[in-house]
Amino acid sequence: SKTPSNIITRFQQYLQINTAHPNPNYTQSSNFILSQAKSLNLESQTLEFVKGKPVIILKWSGKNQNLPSIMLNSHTDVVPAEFHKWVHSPFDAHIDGGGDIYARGSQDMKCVGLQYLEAIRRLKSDGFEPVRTVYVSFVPDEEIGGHDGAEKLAESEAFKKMNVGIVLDEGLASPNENYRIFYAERCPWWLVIKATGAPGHGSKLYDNSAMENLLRSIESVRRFRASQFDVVKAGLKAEGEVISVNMVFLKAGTPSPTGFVMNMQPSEAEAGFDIRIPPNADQKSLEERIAQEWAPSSRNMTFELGQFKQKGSVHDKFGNPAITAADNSNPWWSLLVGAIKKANGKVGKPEIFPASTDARYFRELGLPAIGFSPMANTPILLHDHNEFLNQAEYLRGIEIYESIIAEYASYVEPSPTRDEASRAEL
Ligand code: MET
Ligand SMILES: [Zn+2]
Ligand SMILES: [Zn+2]
Repeated sequence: SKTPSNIITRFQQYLQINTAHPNPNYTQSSNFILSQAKSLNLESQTLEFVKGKPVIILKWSGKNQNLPSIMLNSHTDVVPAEFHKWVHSPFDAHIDGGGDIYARGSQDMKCVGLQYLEAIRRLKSDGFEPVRTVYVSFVPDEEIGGHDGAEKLAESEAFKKMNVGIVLDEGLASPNENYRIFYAERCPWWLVIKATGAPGHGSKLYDNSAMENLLRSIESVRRFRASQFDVVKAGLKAEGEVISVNMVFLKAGTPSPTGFVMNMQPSEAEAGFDIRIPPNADQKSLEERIAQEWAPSSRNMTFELGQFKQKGSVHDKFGNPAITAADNSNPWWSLLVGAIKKANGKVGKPEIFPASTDARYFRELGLPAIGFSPMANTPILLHDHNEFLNQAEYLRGIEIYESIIAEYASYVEPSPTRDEASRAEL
């Protein structure tokens, strides 16, 4: 089981399990993960905070149970794929002549989940014994908000008992040779704006139709979007440092058996936007902008901020979301960078993750959480057609995690210097 071909076969097996929304096959993914745990001699626990949504926790016990543990997190679900638009079917995990493995989840993030396990397999066969306990968590539903997965785990008694001191979660592929490391992420808002207006004959020009009301809002959103995008285009800020707004659906019209009624102006129209807000942005003023400019009641508009507002977990505090220190003040940061370099990997500047991950639920507890997926020299294809990861890059990532897990699991806080100790006494 040490040869690359077995390693790649196991990766393919995991990728071939269709865990795409809206009907992820969590039974099959759980069975697969539990069988891997068994072959690795890891303790396992399956938590079902919500029926049919298994959170799997694997445990590699450390010699010192008093030290805070390490949690290596990944999500088991993937976003849907349009099968006929892929060159290789998204759940075949086909490997082409150049070693590229095509599959939904190859980058986001089944690679990471299994790389953790392969790294542990190697460390175990090398006789490595962890000082700190290492947990490997596999959570459901990240792609639909994580409410029945990581959010419930973070709130649970079971998690408290794990005494976690550091969480690793997903990052992004890097098109160049530098691995990317993320210390924070943007906060997601899923906004739906709705316009109502007088219906009327398709030929009539009049003010305040639902469509006109909605279009004026869309124009306003687009101006804001352009202003943010310009800052990125000018090279003044990174993608994760501005507010992104993208329209993701439009819903309007009076349906007919052949499509839509063409000579009626409808009385309702809706648009949906994916918005991502950097940690230091003023959430309050954005909500005011939405209420005053994008969905003003004076133009018969209403808006909803979706599941995040209702669940109250991320959005309605109006505080700045928690971030993890990305410098030497955080030993986990230095250890990670050091471990990657030790394994001959290169590291880019600390970044804000432009999308969102389950790491936010752990950061909100005050825990350090770092986003990292070891994929260098790889185009960024998450949520895209033809998502792939090269097998050599996958194997390289296992070496990187071997180095990281070895450093993390061996880390014992240095005893204070005499100076520090005396200062503590004062
Ligand atoms: C908004 S919940 C997170 C889902 C997914 N990871 C995304 O960033 O879109
Ligand atoms: Zn994703
Ligand atoms: Zn992901």
